[in-house]
Amino acid sequence: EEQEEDVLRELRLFLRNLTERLMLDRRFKAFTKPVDIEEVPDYLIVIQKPMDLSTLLSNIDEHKYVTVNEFMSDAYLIWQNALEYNPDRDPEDRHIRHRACALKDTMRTIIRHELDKDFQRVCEEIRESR
Ligand SMILES: COC(=O)N1C[C@@H]2C[C@@H]3O[C@]2(Cc2nccnc23)C1
Repeated sequence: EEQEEDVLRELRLFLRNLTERLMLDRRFKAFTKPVDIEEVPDYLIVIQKPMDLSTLLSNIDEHKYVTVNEFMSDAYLIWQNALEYNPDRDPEDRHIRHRACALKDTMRTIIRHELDKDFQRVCEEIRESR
């Protein structure tokens, strides 16, 4: 009902604000747009489910996420994909893995500090009711 749409609207505002803050962080520049398949032709052979911060934003606007956990499942793909595609000991791989870990930890910490637990539970109850 209307109150549920008010809750989901507030969830979208929180997730947009979180995602936009991450996009502004220079450490996370490699994660702001999809990996360029022209530049990296084998990327889609190695990575089944590409994800990036601009795609998360589009998903939010398309009302894809009813709970924070659904958003985090997609957001985790950014971190998992970076570890999977860049596994080697060379400095470039180590840099992007380090930044992917920082992205994941930053996201988890912002959510833990800034999203009310009762609010998350209401979102989960809406998901279970649909
Ligand atoms: C999230 O970003 C990534 O996983 N990657 C992996 C690719 C390998 C390396 O860095 C990336 C883009 C790129 N383009 C040209 C030449 N080499 C590269 C970004």
